[in-house]
Amino acid sequence: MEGDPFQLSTEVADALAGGRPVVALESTIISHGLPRPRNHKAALEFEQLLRDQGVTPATIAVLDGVPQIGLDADGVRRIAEDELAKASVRDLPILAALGRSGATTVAATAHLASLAGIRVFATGGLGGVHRGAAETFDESADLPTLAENPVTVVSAGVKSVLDIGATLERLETLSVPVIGYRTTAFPAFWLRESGFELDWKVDSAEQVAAVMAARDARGSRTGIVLANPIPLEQQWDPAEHDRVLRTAFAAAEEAGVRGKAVTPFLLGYVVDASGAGASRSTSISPATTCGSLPRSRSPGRASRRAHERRAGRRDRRPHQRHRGRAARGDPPRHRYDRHDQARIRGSAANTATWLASRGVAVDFVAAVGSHDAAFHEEELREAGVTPHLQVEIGVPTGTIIIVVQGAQRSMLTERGANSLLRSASVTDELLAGAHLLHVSGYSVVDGFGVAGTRSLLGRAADAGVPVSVNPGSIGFISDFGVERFLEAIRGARLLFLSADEATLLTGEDDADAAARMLAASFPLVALTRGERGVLVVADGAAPVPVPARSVRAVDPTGAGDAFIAGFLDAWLRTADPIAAAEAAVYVAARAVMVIGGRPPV
Ligand SMILES: O=c1[nH]cc([C@@H]2O[C@H](COP(=O)(O)O)[C@@H](O)[C@H]2O)c(=O)[nH]1
Ligand SMILES: [Mn+2]
Repeated sequence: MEGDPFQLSTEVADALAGGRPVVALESTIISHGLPRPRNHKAALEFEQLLRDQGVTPATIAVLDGVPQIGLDADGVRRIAEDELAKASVRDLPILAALGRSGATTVAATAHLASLAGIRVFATGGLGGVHRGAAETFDESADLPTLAENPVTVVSAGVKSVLDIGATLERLETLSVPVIGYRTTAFPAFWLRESGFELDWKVDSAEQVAAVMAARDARGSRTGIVLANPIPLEQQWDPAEHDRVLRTAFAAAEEAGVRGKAVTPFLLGYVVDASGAGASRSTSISPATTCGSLPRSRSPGRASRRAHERRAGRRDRRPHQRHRGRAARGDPPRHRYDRHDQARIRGSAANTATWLASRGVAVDFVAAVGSHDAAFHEEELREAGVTPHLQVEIGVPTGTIIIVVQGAQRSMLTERGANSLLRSASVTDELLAGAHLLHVSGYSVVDGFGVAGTRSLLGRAADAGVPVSVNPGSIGFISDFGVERFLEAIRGARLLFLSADEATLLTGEDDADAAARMLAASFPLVALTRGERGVLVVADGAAPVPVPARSVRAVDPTGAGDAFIAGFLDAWLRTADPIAAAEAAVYVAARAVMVIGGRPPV
C-alpha cells in the first residue's frame, strides 16, 4: 500500500488545479447517519446543491483501502448501499493496509481534505462530547482532529444528542475557534439555539475570510467551526424535539449501545421516531448550511507536495510548471485579504457574460494567476467574452466564497492577482473600439487606486467613451474612504448601485434623497432596491421608480451584475434610461431564478 495517501477524482483534481471552488463532504452521514434508501438520494442532492453553486463537491470515503477525494456515481452508490465501516482518522492506516472500505467521519474527512488542500468542508452536525462522557470518555475524534487541520467546517451546530456544553468546552481547550454566523446563539442542528452562547459572531462571509487569513498569518493550523443555524421555518418544535430525544436516550440505554455505534444509533432513532425529524435531517443538508464555498489559497506544504506529485503524473496540464514555481516562491500571503469579487468569476465577469449572452461584443480586462490563466481564458471565450488577461506569475487568481441563505447572500473573497490589475491594461487600443467602459469598484479600490482610475477615466474621456461604475461593496469602499472613491470615479457617466452603497456614498438613508444627491455628480444613476424595484435619475430629472418583476427568487447572486448588463445593452441601443431599466429588471429577474451569477447556458 505504498504510494499516494489518497486519490483525487478527475473532477476534483481539475478543479483544484484550476483554482476553482471545491468543498469537502463526509460519507459517514450518508452511510451511518441517514436511513436507506433515502441516503443515496441525499448524497446526490448534497453534491448537486454544491454543483448548482458552481462548486465542485469532494465527497470523501475510503474505497478498497484508498481514500477517495471525490466519488464517481458508483462510489456514491457504494457509500449509500454497501456495509461500510465507520472510519475515523485512526482507522485510515488499517483500511489502507487491509484494502478495506470505510465511510469517513467528520474527523477523517477533515484530515483527508486538508491533506488534499481543500479548506472548506460542509456537513450537517459536528461530532462532539457525548452525554455521560465523564464515565464513558466518549468524545468524538472530530474535536481533536479539528485542532490540527486547517479546514473551516460549516455546520448547523451540534446535535442535542450530544453534551453541547461539554463539546464547546473541549473546543475551547483545543483552541479551535467557534464562530456563529450572524448569531452568538450556538445552534443545535434541529434547533436554532442550544442555550449556549458563543463569544464571537461574524456577520459576513468577508469576516470569515478575514479570520481564516489571520489564522494563516499566525502560522496556526487549527480548523474553524462556523455555526450557521437552520432557517426558522425549518426548526423543529422544541417540545417535540426534547420528547423524541428523551426516548432516544432511553432506547440506547436499553439496547446497551456503546462506542462508535452510539452516534448512528441515536441519529437513526431520532429519524425513525419522528417523521418531521426524518424529513428534516435530509432537508438540512450540508449545502443549506453553506451555500457555496471554494477551495482557498495555497495549500499547506505537505499537500502542495502531494499536488505536485500528482501534477507530475498528469503532464498534459499547461500550468504544472507554474504550480511548482508558486510552491517554491513567496506564498502570496499579503494578498490574501478580505476584499474582492471583481475577479474573473466575480461581479464584472458576471456582467460581461450576461452582456455576451445578449449578443453584445464584450472585451474583458482582468488579472489572473499564471497557473490558471489558460483556464479562465477558455472559460471566458466559451461564454462569448473576449478576454484580455494580465497574467501574474506566482499569484493565485483569487477565490470567492458565497454563503447563500434564502434571499441573502454574503461573500468572502481573496483578491489574488486582481490587486495587481493596472489601469494601463485597459489599453487605448481597446478604448478606441469601445462604446462604453464599465469599471468595477473592486478594481478602483484594490488595483487602480485613485490615480490609476483618474488616468483611466481621462483616457476614456479622450477617446469619447462613456464610463459606468458599479461600486460593488460597501465594506471595502468604506475602508478605502468614500471621498477618495468618489474622487476616483468623478466624471463617470453612469452609476449603478444598491441602496446600501448609495447610503454609504451619500450618508443619506432615504433612497430617493440619496439618488438625487448622486445625480448631482453622475448624469445617470440607477439605484437598485431588490424586490422594491429601481430608482432611475437621469439628467437632473426627478427619480423615476421602475418596479421589480415579482419572481420566485432562487439565488440572488449576480442579480445586480445581470441588471447592469441588461441596462447597458438596452441603453447602448436606445439611449432611453427608463426603457433600459425596464429591460434590466427582466434580465435581473432571470438571474435570480437561476443558481449562480452567470447566465444559464
Ligand atoms: O449530526 C450528526 N453528527 C455526527 C454525525 C457523524 O458521526 C460522526 C461522529 O461520530 P463519533 O461520535 O462516533 O465520533 C461525525 O463525524 C459524523 O460523521 C452525523 O452524521 N450527524
Ligand atoms: Mn465516540
